[in-house]
Amino acid sequence: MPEQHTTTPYDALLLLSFGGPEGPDDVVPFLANVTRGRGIPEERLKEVGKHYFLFGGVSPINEQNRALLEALRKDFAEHGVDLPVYWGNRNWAPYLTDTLREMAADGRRRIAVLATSAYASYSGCRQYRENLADALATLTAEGIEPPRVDKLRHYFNHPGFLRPMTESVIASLADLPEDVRAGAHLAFTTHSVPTAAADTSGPVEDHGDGGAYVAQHLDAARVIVDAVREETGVEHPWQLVYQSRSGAPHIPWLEPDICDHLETLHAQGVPAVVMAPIGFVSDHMEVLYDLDTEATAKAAELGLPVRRSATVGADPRFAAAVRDLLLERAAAERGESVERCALGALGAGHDLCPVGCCPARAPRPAAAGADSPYA
Ligand SMILES: CC1=C(CCC(=O)O)c2cc3nc(cc4[nH]c(cc5[nH]c(cc1n2)c(C)c5CCC(=O)O)c(CCC(=O)O)c4C)C(CCC(=O)O)=C3C
Ligand SMILES: [Fe+2]
Repeated sequence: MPEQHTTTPYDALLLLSFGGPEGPDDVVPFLANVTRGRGIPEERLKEVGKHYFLFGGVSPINEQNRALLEALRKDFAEHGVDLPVYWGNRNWAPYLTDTLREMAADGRRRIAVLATSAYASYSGCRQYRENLADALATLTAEGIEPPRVDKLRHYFNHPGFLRPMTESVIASLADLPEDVRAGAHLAFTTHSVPTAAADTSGPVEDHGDGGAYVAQHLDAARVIVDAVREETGVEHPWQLVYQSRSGAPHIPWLEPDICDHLETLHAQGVPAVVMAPIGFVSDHMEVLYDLDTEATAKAAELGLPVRRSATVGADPRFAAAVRDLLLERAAAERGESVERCALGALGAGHDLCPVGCCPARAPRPAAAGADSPYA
């Protein structure tokens, strides 16, 4: 008999992601979606899109999500989890609203949502909750009874997220020339955000000093550093640094940028660097362009050996972690006591975002939180 796991009360899992262009003609409409409501002229969008055009107008993110969907379905099938898995995006097809409409038509009434962002932040958490609220409002306006949506907790400290990244950091170190390996620095990178957004990330009690966003990344980095030391016997100096800054130059964003950091390390005589993009679930354009293209060119110019470690992508251990989070939440919703799997010092985060968590600059309805207008 295969193991059987009840997912009650859930009747579906929704993979909720950012979306990306899949050809040159998609780039400007995709960027218009991303920057919707801000009236950015087409000329500027073409400029912003130049990273995408360098790669034939194709972002890797959709292919990564298709691979993750396949890994999730395989994992569920192998572990007696009988739950359909759907996919919807904020900025490109398959659009979230279309997917939720399809799910409602399929009779799905109670949906667990996995967002492809592991950490707290407006962009990575509340904005997805706003997208869910917008989609539910559209369904309601169409006379469709909106399903209930529950967002699974942040997984930055889940072993199924951290273990594959730890192994890829060790593999990147091993790939460096032997004479520079022991002295290599680890540069953990994540998406920069405005410092104002970082400071208000997470629950209100975590606000200030980079908020939950920075605290969660530091916690994840420490787990990886400790495991690398245990497994290689070498204490590698490390720092959390940032990448992919956008926005107006007078608005402060989290710093230092990875390229400036590489210059600083080189000036200090550091012999090599492993760049570990812990802020990203898969190889987004930010990883391919900002790290593999721009930062790698900067390192070559400096004569500094660098390696970029892998993201988790569709690693089966990550798929298993999603199953764990799903079954954990289902049990919690049934009122059962649950054991919550988490590494690091912060422990498992909340199921339901409290009021004031990762606030928007202009308040808008957000689903799947204590301030949700939906059930
Ligand atoms: C924290 C964070 C994540 C991680 C959490 C998560 O994964 O959700 C993330 C993910 C992503 N960001 C992405 C792309 C973009 N982000 C932009 C703009 C912005 N991101 C921001 C933050 C984040 N972003 C912010 C504060 C802005 C400026 C304001 C705004 O515009 O909201 C812009 C506009 C142009 C520009 O300003 O450069 C683009 C095109 C893609 C797709 C990549 C691909 O195609 O592979 C992904 C996964
Ligand atoms: Fe972004």
